[in-house]
Amino acid sequence: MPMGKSRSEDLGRRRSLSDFDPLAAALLPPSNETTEERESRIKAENEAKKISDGIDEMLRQERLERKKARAEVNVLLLGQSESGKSTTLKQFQLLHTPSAFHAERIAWRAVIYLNLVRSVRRILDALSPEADVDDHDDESLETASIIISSNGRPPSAISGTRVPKYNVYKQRLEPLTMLEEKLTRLLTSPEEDEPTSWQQRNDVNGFAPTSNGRPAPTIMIPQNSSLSQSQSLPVSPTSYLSPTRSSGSSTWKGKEVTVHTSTNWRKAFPLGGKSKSPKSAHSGEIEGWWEDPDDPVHILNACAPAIQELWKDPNVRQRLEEKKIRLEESAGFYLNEIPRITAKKYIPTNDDVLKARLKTLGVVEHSFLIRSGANRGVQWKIYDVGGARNQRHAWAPYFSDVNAIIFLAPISAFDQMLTEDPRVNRLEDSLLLWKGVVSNKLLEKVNIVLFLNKCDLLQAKLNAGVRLNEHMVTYGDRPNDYHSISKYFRNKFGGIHQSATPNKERELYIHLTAVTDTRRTGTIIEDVRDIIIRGNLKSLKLV
Ligand SMILES: Nc1nc2c(ncn2[C@@H]2O[C@H](COP(=O)(O)OP(=O)(O)OP(=O)(O)O)[C@@H](O)[C@H]2O)c(=O)[nH]1
Ligand SMILES: [Mg+2]
Repeated sequence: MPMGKSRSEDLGRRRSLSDFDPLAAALLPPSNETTEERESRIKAENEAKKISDGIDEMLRQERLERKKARAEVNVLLLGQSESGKSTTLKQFQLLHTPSAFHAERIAWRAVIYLNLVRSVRRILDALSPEADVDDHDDESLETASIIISSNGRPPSAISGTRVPKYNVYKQRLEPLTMLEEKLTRLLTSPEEDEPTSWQQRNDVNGFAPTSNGRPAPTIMIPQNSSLSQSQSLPVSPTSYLSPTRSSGSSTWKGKEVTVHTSTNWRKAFPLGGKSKSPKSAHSGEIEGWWEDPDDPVHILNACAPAIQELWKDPNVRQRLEEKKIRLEESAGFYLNEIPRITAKKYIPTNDDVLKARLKTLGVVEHSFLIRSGANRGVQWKIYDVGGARNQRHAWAPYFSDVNAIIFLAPISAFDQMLTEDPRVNRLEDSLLLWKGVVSNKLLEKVNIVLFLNKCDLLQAKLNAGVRLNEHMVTYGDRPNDYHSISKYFRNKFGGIHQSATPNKERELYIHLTAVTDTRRTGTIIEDVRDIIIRGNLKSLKLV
């Protein structure tokens, strides 16, 4: 630009020479415009501008809402304890962040070991001669897998098969008692007396309330999802046991298998590679947990033949049947795979992780970027809640901005009682909870998807001859087969929704599920994803 000339002068000159715009010129007011003409023109222009601004604002709002719809979908997983919420979340992870899921598998070893050791102890407890006089003890109800006889007669009233080798088993499996205590301690935060959910938490006690009354959530998807198995050889969890923890506790035994904060179990079972470098020829460092003499695998491996004998002993099976204990149907069941699970270099498979049982405490947030079709990706926040009765108070603060709920009701639980309150039937509890959720005014605009879960266990139970009408008189004398019963539950839950919902327009989506089954659940999750996205757009009036 030549010196001494202003920029606007220059621009004006250039416009007049080369940027002559015939349209702009045509729109200019006539040079001989009268005052009235000018006033009426300006009035008309102002009105046109008002209309145009209105349209702009509408478009801006729409863009904003579109962006909002694209940016975030909040999904709450609800249902009673052991209904399968955390397992559903694992399936979401497996589908959307598979490498992270794989990288985490090794960390589940401690939980799986504890699940296995607890199954063994439950067998020994059931065989114990004292158990015959002590069967009403709450400990026998520690998980939902204990079947309460419908006639109210305690199972111990049935005269029992003796297990001649009981004392031999007890002696050979004695090391597992210490191991159970050790693993429980490892997986339990010092502030808790029972281990809980494996998800990462910021707070110490599970509730660090924020301004909206919610516990501060954390995202657990590991950042180091690039860790491959070969890079991530873990070391023994026991090397990480805090030396300051007390070694004596009277509360560990019989508590449900649960893990609380990342400060304990995930550190205790590091992904390896990070905490210790792989073995080098000269350093003498260990290559993996199997070389650490303190690792739990050695005790388990040594006890494996005795566990195997115990589980295969016909007298034991007979005794368990008499006591109506069906371990196969219980959470965290690994007794049919003892050699594989107790092998020194055992690495949990996807299915093992899906079967592992850890109780969730509080509410934990997980984020996924989910793409579907041409969609650029939607940020999903999935909230996994603790379903036990003393955990449900934490749900309500999440109701205000949730877009969808996946409610899980384990329909195989019709003959079981709540662990929290052995007087309450689990299915009754699920139905009441369901009614509470679908009738909630705050949730009237929320899309609801119902998973009638544990259908595989329902099928197994019916095959074993368990009758629904012995536990649910309203079923009457309808056929006791899977098809009729699943249809009955579908109608029952659907009917409650229909009569209790404050929003009669709301469509309810019901799926019969077995969320431990990856193939079936993958398809269902994709369906649910589309339903939720569609419902979300609809509620924003964008489609
Ligand atoms: N066989 C079978 N097992 C299931 C199914 N769904 C869940 N499980 C198992 O049941 C146990 C409990 O499942 P979770 O997902 O931990 O239950 P939850 O609803 O998160 O329970 P809380 O955290 O206590 O509220 C786990 O061991 C699961 O592997 C199913 O459909 N079939
Ligand atoms: Mg859970």
